[in-house]
Amino acid sequence: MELLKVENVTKKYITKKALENMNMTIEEGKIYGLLGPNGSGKTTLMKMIAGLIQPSSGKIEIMEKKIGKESKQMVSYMPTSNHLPKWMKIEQCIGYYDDYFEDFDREKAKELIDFMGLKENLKVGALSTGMLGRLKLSLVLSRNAKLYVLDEPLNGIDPISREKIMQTILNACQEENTVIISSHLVKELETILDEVIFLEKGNVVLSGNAENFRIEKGMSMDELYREVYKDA
Ligand SMILES: Nc1ncnc2c1ncn2[C@@H]1O[C@H](COP(=O)(O)OP(=O)(O)OP(=O)(O)O)[C@@H](O)[C@H]1O
Repeated sequence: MELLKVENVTKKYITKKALENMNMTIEEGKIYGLLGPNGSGKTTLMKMIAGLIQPSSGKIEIMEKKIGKESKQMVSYMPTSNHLPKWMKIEQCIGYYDDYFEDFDREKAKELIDFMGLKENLKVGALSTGMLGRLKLSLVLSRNAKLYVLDEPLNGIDPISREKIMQTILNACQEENTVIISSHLVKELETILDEVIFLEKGNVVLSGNAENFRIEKGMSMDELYREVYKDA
């Protein structure tokens, strides 16, 4: 079933066009890789899906609803930046999310935080980049959301933690949930992606089922990425 529809979306910043007449659809129950080089428009698209910025033209719908109050309740978004106050302890971050989001599962958050090797009495300001990434992801995946939108969740994370993160993302994606992950780290993500969407200069240059690409083109997603962007 179709979950998300992007129709003729253009986003102009004052000095730059970040997306140009983009069209795409996302189906329920799959893990999507939103892939592309720096500046291809991944973050811009994700922020629009989360309802943080507006398209200059075109429309985005989630479950046939325009981006707004209802769609925001369906989307759990993890930004690349740190949105958690540095003075808070992890246990306070759990409370903060619990207060803020009706669909937040406190027990799930505690389990995930423990699984990620974090202690609840640690302060956000004392966490390394990798630890902070693991905390942000644990909180975002503890919402019972329809769509998880994760902007570069593997950035700054060591290889062992990456595996844990991918396992957690995989567990989060059940039949009724969908995950969109942006990344340059295609090799690491390869095993969990059902679908791939390649962006270039604000538009989709190639998209489809990862397994079909492997069979039809005889390439891994990492090789396909290199092929798509060889002239970029
Ligand atoms: N607030 C802004 N003001 C002006 N231009 C912007 C702004 N945000 C993004 N851009 C521009 O829009 C284009 C798309 O940026 P975006 O951050 O969406 O790309 P990205 O694919 O996420 O890149 P990266 O992989 O480096 O994070 C880039 O050319 C960028 O410079």
